[in-house]
Amino acid sequence: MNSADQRELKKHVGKEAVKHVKDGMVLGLGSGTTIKYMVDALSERIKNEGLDIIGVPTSNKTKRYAESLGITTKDVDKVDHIDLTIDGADQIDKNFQGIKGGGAAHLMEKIVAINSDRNMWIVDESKMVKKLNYPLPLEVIPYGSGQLYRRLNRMGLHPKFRQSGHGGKLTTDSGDYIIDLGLPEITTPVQLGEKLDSMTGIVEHGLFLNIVNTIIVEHADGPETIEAR
Ligand SMILES: O=C[C@H](O)[C@H](O)[C@H](O)COP(=O)(O)O
Repeated sequence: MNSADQRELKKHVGKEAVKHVKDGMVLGLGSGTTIKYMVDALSERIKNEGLDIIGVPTSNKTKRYAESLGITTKDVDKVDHIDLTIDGADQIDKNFQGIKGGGAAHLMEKIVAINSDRNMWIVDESKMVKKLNYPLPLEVIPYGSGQLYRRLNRMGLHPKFRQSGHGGKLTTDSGDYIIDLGLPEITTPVQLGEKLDSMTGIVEHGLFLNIVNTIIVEHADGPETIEAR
């Protein structure tokens, strides 16, 4: 799929997702390019229908963008519940396990996701795969990250520090680094997730396991809604 086609699918699925938004909702707002289109469509609905929506952003970028369109936002700690979170994903396998964090936002995204009553992912069809093989992001504490990198390397996990566009290591909204694991295929995501959870210095990995409830996949001929759980 070329990038112009993918952009169109992302735009369509963003519009499709906001049909599920109801007046009065506290809505988790994911991060990434697909979510930017969703936020555009959401602001249109808010303006046209006068909906009362509070957005809980999962990155500084999403917060700035949503507010620039007049959407009210609140920090995750300032709401007592989140009805629904709509987010993108980098890949989803046949068991609806996902990888997120291609945009370095997976730590905040996971915090918002686990505090949400329901989670919806919106993706173009290229992201649905049999087995996960997208570089797996780890958000890591800068202190000791060189040692952690060497440990991951010795474990054969093909680590690579993510670089920023301006040279040097990329830092997340929380001031951490990202190490991507270039695994050829993730055959046992649950076991890998548990292993990574147990390693000191890793704040959060990008495996989102048993989290999503609904997936909207955009195909060239229209959207497909899958109830995952
Ligand atoms: O860190 C970024 C997020 O997990 C995104 O939701 C994910 O990378 C998908 O992004 P996009 O919609 O830009 O492909």
